[in-house]
Amino acid sequence: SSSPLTIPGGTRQSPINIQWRDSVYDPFLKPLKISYDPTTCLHIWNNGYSFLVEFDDSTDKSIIVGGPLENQYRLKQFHFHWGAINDWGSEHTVDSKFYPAELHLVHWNAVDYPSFEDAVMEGNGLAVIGVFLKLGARHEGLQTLVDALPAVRHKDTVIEFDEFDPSCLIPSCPDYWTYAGSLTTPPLTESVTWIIKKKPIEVDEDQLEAFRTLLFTSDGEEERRMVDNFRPLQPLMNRTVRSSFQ
Ligand SMILES: NS(=O)(=O)c1ccc(C(=O)NCc2cccc(F)c2F)cc1
Ligand SMILES: [Zn+2]
Repeated sequence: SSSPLTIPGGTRQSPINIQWRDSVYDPFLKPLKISYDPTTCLHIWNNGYSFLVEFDDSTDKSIIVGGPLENQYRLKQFHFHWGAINDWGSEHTVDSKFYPAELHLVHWNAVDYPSFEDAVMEGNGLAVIGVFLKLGARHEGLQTLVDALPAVRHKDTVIEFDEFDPSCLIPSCPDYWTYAGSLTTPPLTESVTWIIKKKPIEVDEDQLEAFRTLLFTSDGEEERRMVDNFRPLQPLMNRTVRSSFQ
């Protein structure tokens, strides 16, 4: 489309709708292996777009390997996208269905590239695990994050956050879809291997409402609630979504 949110000449933009029946089972896809070290967790900050939990990515202590990936990727941060109400909020959709929120765990290829900033510019530079959040039971692992959110209510606020293992936010079901895509916020670089978990995690209404108490704005500015921080769906173009399951 000609909207400014599509970069000129972009052929692999994200997010996309995942049409379940059009995805192609690939028997050569491996199980995704996730090994995170909770001591690499650094802090939570509100960057004016989402809230991010950042990790020390100076070593290979927190990595993913396998799945569609050629080598291992280092965890740098995770963040969420959500809506003002539960009817929408996720970036990806499944058969045109929105979830109320979506978690992104962002990893970079430290085997081939010297820094995250370099990897962001390369076609195989990043791997992002996407996990859908659906309304249901309270998620105890998420609650430790939710309890910290009042401290990062305003843009550019940060608090120390340690000993958190984000694998508690990833469903144990191994099934995923994967496709070649991009960052969903500027610079929208086409450097992401997306790994979208088929099964959502359940969170309760209070936990989703806690996300919606965050602000896009800095302290002292007129308050604007941080909601609907998801990018519109992008054209699939000449891409196939593969599934790890039949
Ligand atoms: N929603 S998502 O998972 O697709 C996504 C993941 C990471 C980033 C990011 O790191 N942006 C900052 C950024 C961008 C380019 C270069 C950088 F060094 C950098 F920090 C943006 C979007
Ligand atoms: Zn994201």
